[in-house]
Amino acid sequence: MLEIRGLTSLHVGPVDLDVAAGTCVALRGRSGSGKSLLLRAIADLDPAGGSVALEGNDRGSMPAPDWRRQVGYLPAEPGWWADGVAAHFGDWSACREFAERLGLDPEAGDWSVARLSTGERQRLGLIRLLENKPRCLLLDEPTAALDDAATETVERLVSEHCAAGGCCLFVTHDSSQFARVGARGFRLEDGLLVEEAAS
Ligand SMILES: Nc1ncnc2c1ncn2[C@@H]1O[C@H](COP(=O)(O)OP(=O)(O)OP(=O)(O)O)[C@@H](O)[C@H]1O
Repeated sequence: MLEIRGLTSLHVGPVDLDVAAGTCVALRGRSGSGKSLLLRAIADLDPAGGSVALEGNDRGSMPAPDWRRQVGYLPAEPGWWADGVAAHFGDWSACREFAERLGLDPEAGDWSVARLSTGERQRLGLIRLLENKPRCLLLDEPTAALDDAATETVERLVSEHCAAGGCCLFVTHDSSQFARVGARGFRLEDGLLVEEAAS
């Protein structure tokens, strides 16, 4: 589904990786090993060499916003550009169900961004990503600020996404989560992927 060939970017690569439809790949590595840079290179957010294709469509063959909608990147600290929460969503009312599942107040759309806790920002960032219905999720420590219940829901949302034919790259520092979420697991070492034992 996602085919990465000879991907090179700042401090990363060359990386070759196939992520099959329905599969979540877990990724870990020491702080500063390049995990975020790898996800950003796949998402076409930084200049990169090599090729990345989704379902046979090379990213060079489509406008960058289309690629980024289909290959959706969730940074460890999602960015905000407006004062109100709802302004960051196409249709907040359509996101209320996700909000409730993730333990957020469904009225959070009416809130200001300034009042959000770190965990609220993280969950709202994920909902914002899912609203675009990406085929591939690139999640950078998506549960680092979450409690156990919200973490479990995030993991369930990822498995539902994969069961529906999508795929995911999931960065985590948590060893048990690494084993839980990934059908395959890799360690990033000096910018290169090293496959670890399957969970
Ligand atoms: N724009 C940049 N210019 C120069 N170096 C950078 C730039 N962005 C990141 N780096 C460096 O690249 C290295 C990898 O960064 P990256 O954010 O990918 O690490 P990471 O593996 O995600 O770490 P962590 O687990 O701490 O989030 C770091 O040493 C970082 O300082």
